[in-house]
Amino acid sequence: MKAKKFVLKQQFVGFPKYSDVEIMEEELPPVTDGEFLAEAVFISIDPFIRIHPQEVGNVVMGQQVARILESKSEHYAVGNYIVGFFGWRTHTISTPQLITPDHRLPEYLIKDMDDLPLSLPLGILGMPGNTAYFGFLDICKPKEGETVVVSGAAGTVGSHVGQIAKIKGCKVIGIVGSESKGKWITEELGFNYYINYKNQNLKEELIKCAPEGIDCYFDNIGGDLSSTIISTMKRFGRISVCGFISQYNLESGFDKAPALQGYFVSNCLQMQGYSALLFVPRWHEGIAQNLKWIKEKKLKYRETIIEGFENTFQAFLDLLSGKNIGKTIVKV
Ligand SMILES: NC(=O)C1=CN([C@@H]2O[C@H](COP(=O)(O)OP(=O)(O)OC[C@H]3O[C@@H](n4cnc5c(N)ncnc54)[C@H](OP(=O)(O)O)[C@@H]3O)[C@@H](O)[C@H]2O)C=CC1
Ligand SMILES: CCCCC/C=C/C=O
Repeated sequence: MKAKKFVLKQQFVGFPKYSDVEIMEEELPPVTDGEFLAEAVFISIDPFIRIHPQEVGNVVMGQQVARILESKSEHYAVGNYIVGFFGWRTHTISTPQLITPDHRLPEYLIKDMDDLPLSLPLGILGMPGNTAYFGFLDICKPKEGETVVVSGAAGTVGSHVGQIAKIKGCKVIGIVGSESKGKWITEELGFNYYINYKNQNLKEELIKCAPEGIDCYFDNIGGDLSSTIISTMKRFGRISVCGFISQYNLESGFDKAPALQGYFVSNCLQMQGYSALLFVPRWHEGIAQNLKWIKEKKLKYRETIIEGFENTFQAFLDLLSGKNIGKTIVKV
């Protein structure tokens, strides 16, 4: 069996380039006792791939949904589907990870999907879904009637957080980079307002949409946009720092604190960052709740599906350019 894989040729510096990666072929050895061979069906494209440490020469990291083609493991049968942290590769020989170490994302067989798409365990029913569920509820602790701002609001995590905020009875303002994204989150997902940060004055619009001030800010974006939002927060506001994608392609690094200490002191704000890995012990609780909301039609999702393994890197570039709506997936 020959596998194709994207190998990191050099570290990403600035906006990633085609010359940073190379597609290679690898002849896989026979499957031995305890192992299985899996074929990628969907590959997940995520912003963390840009900033998480990776070694040159390794397969580019990432999750996939794969089908078991051959198995010498009692835990995994041929035809089963698995969520695996196998990277950008078409075929993988692996061993079951029944206990996932805390430094990587869980690997598990997919069950109870009914007629839902098998790509969802990479999005709303997987890592991004749990990032939204735990990162918003545990850190922002939203209360009914409060005002919530979500940046990156038409992305995988942001579109999900806004809908949870609506389920919890909050007023929700989504920050987006296009009119079509804004229409989607307000007309279809039920956000109360959208602000297009590319062609509107963010501060003025925030004051119009939320003259009462903001209680919770779910931050996917960072940078100046977040500084403006934080400066309009109310006393005892809570900020969940999920990501800072606006800074990921900077060549200068990202270790400066914004000069917002005055707002933190005068408004007694709380800000907490986290990684989805923090919630690995509660992983299936998050998936079960998100699945329940989907079945109750309280939670909607959208996917940007790119066909063909060879287009995986282009899908990554498109995500970093904000061309995606909802979850970006490569259909192998
Ligand atoms: N802490 C954790 O464990 C996790 C963190 N994350 C982080 O959450 C964030 C969202 O992830 P996810 O939803 O999967 O990503 P998506 O790619 O689905 O969405 C990201 C959105 O960010 C917006 N965006 C991109 N660049 C910029 C920019 N320069 N300025 C403002 N907006 C921008 C894009 O929309 P637009 O057109 O509106 O600009 C895009 O829709 C990322 O920062 C990611 O790293 C994700 C998963 C886990
Ligand atoms: C390597 C696993 C990363 C898990 C989630 C972190 C996402 C940050 O954007």
